[in-house]
Parts: sequence; structure tokens; C-alpha cells
Amino acid sequence: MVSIPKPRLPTREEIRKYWVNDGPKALIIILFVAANIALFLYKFIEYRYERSLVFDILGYGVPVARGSAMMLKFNSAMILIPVLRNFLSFLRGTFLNNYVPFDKNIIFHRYIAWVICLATFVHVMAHFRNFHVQSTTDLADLKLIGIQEVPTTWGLAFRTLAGWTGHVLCVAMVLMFTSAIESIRRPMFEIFWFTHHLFIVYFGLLAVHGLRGTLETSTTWMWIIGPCVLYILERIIRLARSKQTTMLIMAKQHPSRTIELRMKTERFKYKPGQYLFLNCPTIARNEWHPFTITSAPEEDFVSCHINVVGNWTGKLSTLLNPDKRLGVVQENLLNSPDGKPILRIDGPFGAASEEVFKYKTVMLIGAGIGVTPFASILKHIKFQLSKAYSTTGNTIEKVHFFWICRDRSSFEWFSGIIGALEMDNVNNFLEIHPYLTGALSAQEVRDVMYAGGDEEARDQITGFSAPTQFGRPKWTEIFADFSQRYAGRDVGVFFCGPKVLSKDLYKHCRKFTQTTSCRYHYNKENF
Ligand SMILES: Cc1cc2nc3c(=O)[nH]c(=O)nc-3n(C[C@H](O)[C@H](O)[C@H](O)COP(=O)(O)OP(=O)(O)OC[C@H]3O[C@@H](n4cnc5c(N)ncnc54)[C@H](O)[C@@H]3O)c2cc1C
Ligand code: HEM
Repeated sequence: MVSIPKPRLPTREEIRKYWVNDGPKALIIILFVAANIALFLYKFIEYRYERSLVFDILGYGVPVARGSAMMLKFNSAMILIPVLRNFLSFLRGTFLNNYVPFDKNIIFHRYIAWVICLATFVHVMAHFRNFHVQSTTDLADLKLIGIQEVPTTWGLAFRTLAGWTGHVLCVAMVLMFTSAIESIRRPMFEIFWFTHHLFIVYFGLLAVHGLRGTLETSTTWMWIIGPCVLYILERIIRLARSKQTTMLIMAKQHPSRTIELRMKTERFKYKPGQYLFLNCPTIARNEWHPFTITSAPEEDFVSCHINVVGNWTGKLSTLLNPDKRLGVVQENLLNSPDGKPILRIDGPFGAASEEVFKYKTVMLIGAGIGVTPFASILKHIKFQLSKAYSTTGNTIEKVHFFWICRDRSSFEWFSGIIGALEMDNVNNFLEIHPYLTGALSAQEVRDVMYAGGDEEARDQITGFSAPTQFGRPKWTEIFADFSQRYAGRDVGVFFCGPKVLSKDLYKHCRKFTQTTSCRYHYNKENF
């Protein structure tokens, strides 16, 4: 006979392990859902039971429309918070960072948006029912609830402030939502970006939508004014920063379609792992693209490494390197040939990789250009090492750096920094694990086979003393090994690269946190 285990409460250790990767997000979602249910019920109950005269005359349409409107006010106030980049970067520096998963901001923004979508649907359906009921109710009954004439359905839908603004709001939302779904946003980012600015229409119309309400005075503006003011401040800060002069001190073309930019701008203070937005007015006046900062705060310039993948990055590469040369292609440039500033910078902004310094043991996993956040972090550690690392407050004891590249040339731009770190490897703090996932060309195979002399001690692909492994990392074996080495410890896992690999790593972190005494804290960045 199969025995069914008795249900039991989770132990403190089980809760602790669950909390490691899923706790903060789950808690916020529970609070968010509870707040929505509570707000809906609060208004629903008021119009169903306390103002029952309205209910007796117009039926369920009113309490449902009021309940969903309450949700819309709350969620419209909330939706701006996760996109206040400067505000969130500030909050990351406070105690809240221990409880709030700030790097999941866009996920929350999307969740809130979909709740808005659901509440809008319910609200619109309930109002269409109301319009029908109102247009077929006796005037004497309508007068009891303050309505002075029997309206038509058409009149209610299009000739009232709430009616026409509601319809325009729906059209704006359909455009915003359809252009924001991943299959449109990824390949047509600009279309998404410009359509998304219909949020200005959204907030403008939302503020006035209920102003001529017959049943109660509209309070929507009170809900949204705070976040809107914060958002306007955010845009003012971005604008002010973008006006600062930026000098392109060097542009260097690397072999792997990567262009390195070294810039100097006024008052630009950042932490390792942060990112910035770049704008090139010659290419597009209003287009800002995010790039991770690859220099360390100790350096006297700000650098980014840009993979040429599409329209904007392609145009930037052509502007800076029209002859497609390798090496340094521009120096000390302030303006483009058309006289406009060559580059404008907005930032810095906080990212998941900033959290690296919270852990003693970390796994940094960079795939392809996803290695950029770790460039700044590793360089920063190198600078700290050279000035008595242990006294600076940084506590990292062990860094496992997994670097996964498809071709040999992709190792080129960053290998100098890693090589230098390897030489300076105090207490063996850095272990490098290079992986080459693509095949070598015939020439590369010859180079590797016939290289000799002193070079033999070093890996022929990367130049590191750690040998390059061919193929993809075997994560199950790696995690099993680390779980023994770091038993009982908290290990920060930081990944930047493609989504599929991110999902795989996340699964491994969860599984090995649940099944071993090692606690893996997963953090990711997706470009
Ligand atoms: C936080 C962050 C840090 C990044 N760091 C780096 C880096 O260090 N090096 C690097 O090479 N790339 C980085 N990227 C990716 C880089 O922003 C895009 O490759 C670049 O914007 C592509 O623009 P495009 O017009 O040439 O390509 P497109 O063909 O238009 O787009 C290629 C991809 O980039 C995305 N994308 C396009 N425009 C934007 C934009 N304005 N904002 C966000 N995503 C966009 C698209 O969704 C698409 O997936 C980062 C992205 C993010 C979000
Ligand atoms: C009523 C609905 C929505 C409103 C009012 C809204 C509002 C905003 C605002 C104000 C921004 C910030 C723009 C900036 O500062 O540069 C933004 C960004 C963004 N929104 Fe929305 N949005 C809505 C719906 C959605 C939906 C449905 C999705 C996706 C499914 C989405 C995905 C995004 C993304 C990916 C960003 C970019 C964030 C970043 O990179 O900083 N939004 N949105």
C-alpha cells in the first residue's frame, strides 16, 4: 500500500532556502494581489450594500465598475514606480535592497500592466451594462440617484467626458500593449518605444476621465499625481544629464564586431556593474540605448563595449569607423562631422551585478557580450587588490569567472584584463573557466597545435593559464562540485547572456539550494 505523507508546515530552513531565490518576489506578488482584491471589494461592497439605492436601480454594473475603477487607480499609480530608473538606483543603496528585488522591476511593470488590462476589461464591460440599464430605466428612478434625464446608450458612450476619454484610453492601451509584447518589442524596439509614449495620453486622460462623475467626485488625480511628479523629475534629471558635454577620447574596433568606446563626461560617478544610456544625435535625436559600463570607477574614463547587432549599433560603427579598420579608429572627438555632439550619456543606473560585493563566494557567468558587467567588477577588484584589498571593506574571497564564447576572437578584448588579474591572483581568489562553444577554424587549429616556447604554459586560445574547455559548461557537475566545496555557504550567482541559459542556471540554483546545504542566490541581466 502506498503511504501518503502527512501534510506538515515547512521548516525554518526550508523557508530560508525558498526565500533565497523566490521569497522576495513571491511576497511582493502576494501583497500586490491582496491589495487589488481588497480595493476591489472595498468599493464593490460600498455600492452593493451601503449605497444600495444605486444598486437597486442600476444593478451589478455599478459596484463592478466602481470596484474595477479602484483597481485602475491603484495600478496606474503603481505602474510608474518600477520605471523610475534614478529613483530605483537610489533605493538600491538603502536597506530596502535586502527585501525588494529591484532588478525584477520590468517584470513587475509588466504584471501591473496586465492587471490594468484585466481591470479595464471588467470596467468597460460593467459600464456598457450600465449604459444599457440607464437608457432603459424610468426617469423617476434615475432622478432618485441624481440623473436628470434618460440618456441614450450612444450619448453615454461618446458624448460624455467619461465616455469619449474611456474610448480613447482603450485605443491608446491597445496600441501600447500590442507593441509591448516580446515578439514585437524585441525585433522592433523603436516602434515599441515610441508607441509606449502614449502613456502620456494615458495619464492625461485618466486624470480627467471621471471628473464629471454623477455618483461621486473623482479622486483619480490624487492617486497618480505623486508617481507622475516623480516621473517628470526623472525625465528632467535625464534631460539635464544628457546636456553635459561628452568627449569620446577613444573608439577602438575589436575583431569580434565589438567596438570599445572610452568617454569623458562631467560629474559621472558610478559603481561597478552599473549601466548607462548612450545617444548619438547624428544617428537619432531621441534614441537612447543601454550599455553596461566596462571601466572601473578607479579609471579616469567611462568605457562601454558595444556589439554591433542592429540598426543603431550598425550606424554608430559606420560613423566611427567608416573604413572598417581594426584598432583605434577615433581619438578625442567632441562632435560629429555634422557639428552635433558625437555622444550624449544618461546614467549611471543600478543593475543586478552591483550586488556582487554582498557575497564572499561568487560565480560570474558571462556569455558572449554578456561579459561586459563583469569587466568593470573584475577590474574594480584588481584595483582594490593593488591597494590592500582586505582593508577596503570588500569581502569577496573567491570569484569563479565563467566566460562562454562562441568564437576565439570574442575572447580578445577582455583577455588582457583577465590575464593581468590572473598574474595578480592574491590568495588564488580568481578561478577562470573559459569555454569555447563554437568550432575553431582550420587556421586556428594550426595556430593552437604549432604554438611553442614559453607560450606552452598558457592556453593558446585565451592566453590564460586556465585551459579553455570546448563545448558548453556541464552545469549539473559544476553545481554538484561547488555544493561540496562551499557547503553551508551563500554563493552569489551572477549571469548575463541569453535567456535560455539564464533559465537553465536559475533551475540549477533552485535545485542545488533545495537539495544541498549551499545557498545559491541567482541574479541575472538580459540584454
Ligand atoms: C541593461 C542593458 C545593458 C546592455 N549592455 C550592453 C553592452 O554592454 N554591450 C552591448 O553590446 N549591448 C548591450 N545591451 C544591448 C544593447 O542595448 C542593444 O544591443 C542595442 O540597443 C541594440 O540596438 P540596435 O538598434 O543596434 O539593434 P536592434 O536590431 O534594433 O535590436 C537588437 C536587440 O537590442 C534590443 N534593443 C534595441 N534598442 C534598444 C534600446 N533602446 N533599449 C533596450 N534594448 C534595445 C532589441 O530588443 C533587440 O533585442 C544592453 C542592454 C541592456 C538592456
Ligand atoms: C497602461 C499601461 C502601461 C503604462 C502606463 C506604461 C508606462 C511606461 C512608462 C512610463 C515607461 C518608462 C519609459 C521611460 O522612462 O523611458 C515604460 C517602460 C517600459 N514598459 Fe510600460 N507601460 C504600460 C504597459 C506595458 C506593457 C503591457 C508592457 C509589456 C508587456 C510594458 C513594458 C515596458 C518595458 C519593457 C519598458 C522599458 C523599461 C526600461 O527599459 O526602462 N509596459 N512603460
